[in-house]
Amino acid sequence: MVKTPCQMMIARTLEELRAAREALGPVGFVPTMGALHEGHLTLVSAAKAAGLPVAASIFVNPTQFGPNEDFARYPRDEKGDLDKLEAAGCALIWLPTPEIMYPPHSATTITVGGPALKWEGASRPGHFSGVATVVAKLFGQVRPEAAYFGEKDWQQVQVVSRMVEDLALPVRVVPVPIVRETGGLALSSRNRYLSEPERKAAPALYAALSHAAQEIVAGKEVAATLHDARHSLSKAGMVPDYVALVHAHTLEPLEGFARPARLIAAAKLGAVRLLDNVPVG
Ligand SMILES: Nc1ncnc2c1ncn2[C@@H]1O[C@H](COP(=O)(O)OP(=O)(O)OP(=O)(O)O)[C@@H](O)[C@H]1O
Ligand SMILES: CC(C)(CO)[C@@H](O)C(=O)[O-]
Ligand code: BAL
Repeated sequence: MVKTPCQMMIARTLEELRAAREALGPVGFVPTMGALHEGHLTLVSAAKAAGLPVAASIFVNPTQFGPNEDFARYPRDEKGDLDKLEAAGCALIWLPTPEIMYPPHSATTITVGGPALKWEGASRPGHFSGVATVVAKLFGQVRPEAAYFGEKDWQQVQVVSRMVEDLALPVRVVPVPIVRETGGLALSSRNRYLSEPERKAAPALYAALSHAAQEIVAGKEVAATLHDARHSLSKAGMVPDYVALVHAHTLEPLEGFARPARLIAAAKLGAVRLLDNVPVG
């Protein structure tokens, strides 16, 4: 195992991880796919604020990517990521290989229903099964007290929370608010694929959702509001996938405003699939 001058431990094998975990005691955990930005670092800050040493993982999980998605070209920057995690005060970094996560004899995957079925689940078949399976394995390996997930992936937080409750996993799931650029664009590793004109257009997603949330709270009809939001995304040059008012935890669509509600959306801008959501009321 490697110890950096600030004593951040880097584990690349299960044996190294086990030794590091024994040395640390209870930890807060931040699972990531790397290419880190301030959104990820806010998860580390939230975990640190809870007073436990922070473990983070970097693993670009193949099973959550569809066959035509960007697994091969997903941004990877291990050195840059380790520097950022060390500066953020992480105690342990878990860097498993695909062979560790998915040995040839492995034969178990997690099937997810409920909040996983619609929206991202419908547009990316198999995605949430891949997420749930890798997150369950990471929880089993790292055995954290608490795990921190960004609200940017709102549906993911609900899917993981449901899994933790359904399987009685001994971990607390902590959602962390979205970090945005000044114009409102939610930070995302894939934003680096946006061209300059696309970057200028991208804040229209958050603007449309924020406007729609206000209109719904003010009593405007939901269907008309969602229609208008899709229209503004199209006008900004995006191809909307879905814009929906949903129950914040079950992700079931709501025809009228009822708490707890969330407005969620995904839209393609050039080659990039943008994801965002806002609270309603
Ligand atoms: N802007 C953000 N604010 C808060 N949390 C975030 C933000 N961006 C990512 N996260 C969270 O960081 C964790 C790791 O996400 P991931 O490594 O997939 O990064 P990402 O930026 O979401 O990348 P992608 O481009 O794949 O969506 C997830 O819990 C995710 O929700
Ligand atoms: C939770 C996660 C690290 C599982 O691969 C991933 O879905 C992500 O980065 O949001
Ligand atoms: N943060 C979400 C990971 C994914 O898009 O696969």
